[in-house]
Amino acid sequence: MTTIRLHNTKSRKREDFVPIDARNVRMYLCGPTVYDRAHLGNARPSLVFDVLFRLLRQIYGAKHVTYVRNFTDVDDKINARAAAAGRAIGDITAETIGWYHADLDALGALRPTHEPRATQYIAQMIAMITDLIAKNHAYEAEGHVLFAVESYAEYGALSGRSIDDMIAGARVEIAPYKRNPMDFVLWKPSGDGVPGWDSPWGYGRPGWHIECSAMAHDLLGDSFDIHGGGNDLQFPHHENEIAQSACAHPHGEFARYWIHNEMLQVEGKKMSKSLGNFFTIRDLLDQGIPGEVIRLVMLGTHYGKTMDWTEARRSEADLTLRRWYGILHGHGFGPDLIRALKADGKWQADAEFLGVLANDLNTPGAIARLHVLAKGKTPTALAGFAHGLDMLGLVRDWAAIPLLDGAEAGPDVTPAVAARVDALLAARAAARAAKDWAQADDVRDILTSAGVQVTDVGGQATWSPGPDFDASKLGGL
Ligand SMILES: Nc1ncnc2c1ncn2[C@@H]1O[C@H](COP(=O)(O)OP(=O)(O)OP(=O)(O)O)[C@@H](O)[C@H]1O
Ligand SMILES: [Zn+2]
Repeated sequence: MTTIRLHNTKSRKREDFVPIDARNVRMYLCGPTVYDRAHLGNARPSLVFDVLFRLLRQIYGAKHVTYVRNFTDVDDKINARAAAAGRAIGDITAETIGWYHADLDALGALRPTHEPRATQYIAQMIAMITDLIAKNHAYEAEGHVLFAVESYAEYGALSGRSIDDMIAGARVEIAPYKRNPMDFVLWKPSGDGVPGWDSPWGYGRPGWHIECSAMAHDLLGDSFDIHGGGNDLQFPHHENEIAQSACAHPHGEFARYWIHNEMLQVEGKKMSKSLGNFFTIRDLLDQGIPGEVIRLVMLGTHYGKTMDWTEARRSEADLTLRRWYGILHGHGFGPDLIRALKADGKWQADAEFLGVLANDLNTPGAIARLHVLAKGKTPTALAGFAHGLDMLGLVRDWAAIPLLDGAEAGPDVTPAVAARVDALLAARAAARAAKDWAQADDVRDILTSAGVQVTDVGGQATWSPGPDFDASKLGGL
């Protein structure tokens, strides 16, 4: 069985992924606050988790993976939007959820197993807050309930900061009723025209952080495997989720692996609604850019690195897809055949492709591997794509795509070149086994000078042509 390795923010290390229960692998992703169309940055965590979801399903079986992504449908930004538009809050949230589904469907993201809405879990939030007060981790003050950060010794462990550092570095809301400036709101009072629910602390509404803790607990239990989101959520949101959940359920572990994606940027700055430097997924789709092109661009950078959307990347992804479709078409694969094969579950992921992807979701490495398969004109192996990154199934009208025959773009890897690289890697492995380090270094130098990128996956070397790939430097051809 392929072992997945993940960079765990909690340990700051890449670790082997070992599920708590291989028959029920569980993960939670913080979903959108629903008051506006998702921008392209917002798509990134959902696409990264889609790849992880598909990989887990491939390895553990589709029935054995539970993926929860919530909708935050109670929030002051939603109230403000509804008030400004003179519309009902429920209309705004329902419309935005519909948009989110349509946009992410167009990008080929599978729907999660559960998509809880915060407003449907108010009872669980009230129960959790009551429990936190009873255990002296929270207190009531002036109609608010606050979490007492000093009651949890490990507060700050995820982001590696002390409470004093946080106070110095964060824009914390100073309020007279807080015992410590870092104490955060679990419940707050609601006035007229703002959504609210009856509670032991009066009519009010939950704070944002408690929503995720309560929904994750209800659907995934005291301990589950993976929790994620953009790295802008690491502090304070995830730090606060951990504090609430660890204190309410001290015998559980909450989440074992924390995965954070880096930001999609515009000219060096995070794409965000508040900076106004954003464009939506729908803007791109409306410009006629196919969802699978957007998907390929987004997966072309490892999730742990910042990235930009550029026109050059768009056109390169477009060319790549047309070339791959051209190769499949040339071998008699059509959209119906692809769909039928997928439905039968007959597509076998190429083991090397899966190995690269399992190495901390190395999507650029997996894409490079597909370039090799495409150049080798091995359509059945190329179809391994469907399991890991799944885009081919998105095509609606194949006949309308101007197909390329495979010669126009991409690194120059012929079967003979691939065989030569494989032979060099075998020679390097043999030299290492014989402790002939000089020979092993010589072979490595040849590979480096030819621009071959070698990755070791579970002791097994895999390779892909790097950006400066030059087959003529490989010798022996
Ligand atoms: N530029 C970005 N790149 C990658 N992920 C992002 C980016 N902006 C937001 N996210 C992620 O999108 C998800 C949804 O977040 P949410 O709906 O709360 O966005 P938001 O905070 O309203 O957006 P913004 O930050 O633009 O105001 C979160 O996991 C968040 O980390
Ligand atoms: Zn959350």
